Amino acid sequence: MKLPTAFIEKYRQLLGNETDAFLAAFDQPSCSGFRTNPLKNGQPDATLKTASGKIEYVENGWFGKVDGKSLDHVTGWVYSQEPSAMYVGEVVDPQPGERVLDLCAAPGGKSTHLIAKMHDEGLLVANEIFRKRANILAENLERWGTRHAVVMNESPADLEKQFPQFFDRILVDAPCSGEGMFRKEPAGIEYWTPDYPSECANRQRKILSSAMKMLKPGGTLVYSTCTFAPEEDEQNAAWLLDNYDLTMEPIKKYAGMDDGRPEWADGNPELSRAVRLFPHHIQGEGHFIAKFRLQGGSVMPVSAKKKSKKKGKQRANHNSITKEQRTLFEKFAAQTMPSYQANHLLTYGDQLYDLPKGIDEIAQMTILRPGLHLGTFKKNRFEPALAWALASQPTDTDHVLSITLDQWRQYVHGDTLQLSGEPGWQLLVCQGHVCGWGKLVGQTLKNFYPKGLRF
Ligand SMILES: C[S@@+](CC[C@H](N)C(=O)[O-])C[C@H]1O[C@@H](n2cnc3c(N)ncnc32)[C@H](O)[C@@H]1O
Repeated sequence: MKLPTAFIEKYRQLLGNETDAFLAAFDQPSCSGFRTNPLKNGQPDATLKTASGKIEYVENGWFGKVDGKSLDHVTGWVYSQEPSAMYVGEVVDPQPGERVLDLCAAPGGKSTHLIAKMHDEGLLVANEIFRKRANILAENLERWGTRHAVVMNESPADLEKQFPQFFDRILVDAPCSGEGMFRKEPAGIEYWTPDYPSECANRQRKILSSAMKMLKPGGTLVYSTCTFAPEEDEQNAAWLLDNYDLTMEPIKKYAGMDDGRPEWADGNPELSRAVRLFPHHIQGEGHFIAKFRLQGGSVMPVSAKKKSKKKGKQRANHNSITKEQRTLFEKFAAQTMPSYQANHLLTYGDQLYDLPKGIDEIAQMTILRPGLHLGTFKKNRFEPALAWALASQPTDTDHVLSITLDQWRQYVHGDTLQLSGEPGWQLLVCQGHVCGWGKLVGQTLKNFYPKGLRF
């Protein structure tokens, strides 16, 4: 791989006699991995069969590739993620019931990991500043099958006003110079200049200052990058320690993981508590992870704040569910999903969502996914959403139709299937994987797989 001369010289200065091994790693193939989804009701056997080994430091992590058109992927039983990036979720270590913020979340590798570790209990706010990327994040979380994740599309500066001292844990997986991604996406090298890491570091500090305003005293902040640049890594960790009442938490280091390098910043020995994953020491693309705890005792829980309306930015309008809508929904739920316990039903236009607990005042935020998307109100009827199917287990209803893998392929292609069963709405299950909704009329299963997702 052709790396910039200034890049090579910089790392020669920093790494000394390790430099040749470090540079040689850029000529090795990039490393792939995936995580299995503990929120689903089984193991993705077909994908697991192709795995080349277990990742020691990630509970559900494996080396190997995911087929993007496979049943396992399309129904959210696996998430493709580069192995060193998976250690971030393990370090955040969120617990069921906590309030967790993933501030720079798209496309959702860490968010899917965090909500799985939370057993889908509590509240995950997954935020992404760019709308297109936020849409992909919402899609990935829907496939993963979660009820307790909210997807937002805000800048960190706007979000901080909304959630003062609100979160138990915050992850800032920052936009960075991406030196650890050069192998996978060599086009990234084009952006690199000797000044680029410092420019990124400035932007990261702004994001971190917003994050700090949203962290509860006693809460933890994890800061991670996929770059090797000390300006963005140890030097930003040192900046956090200098400017906030933070201490660094030790991080368990598995074989092949390195300590942070205090001498690459201000020499503060605490910085060695951070972890570096270098591609010449571990099978992965490369990451830097540091974990901090905000000092201070416990505080009264704070509720999310109402924000004054902003000029010039269109905010989605949510409403309480009307009496007629509630009747339609309850009729559907009683017939098809009787065990479903809604938390806080609200509508965006004709779309029905179930908002998780802990985030009641959302009127002025740009929310793409206010919790679980339950369905759409049509004229005098309710149509359930794919997201609801993907967040359900086959045991949640008696209205289950089993389909074969061939029938599943026809289903995701948008075809009508010939099947027999009870008339009405049916949850479709293929090899144990809940894969969507269909409506049986006579022996014809009407296909409700969303048109935009068909393939
Ligand atoms: C390293 S990526 C996040 C990857 C993600 N956590 C995952 O695991 O899939 C950083 C994200 O930060 C977003 N970003 C870019 N500029 C930003 C800014 N000024 N403030 C907040 N986020 C920003 C990018 O769009 C990108 O999605």
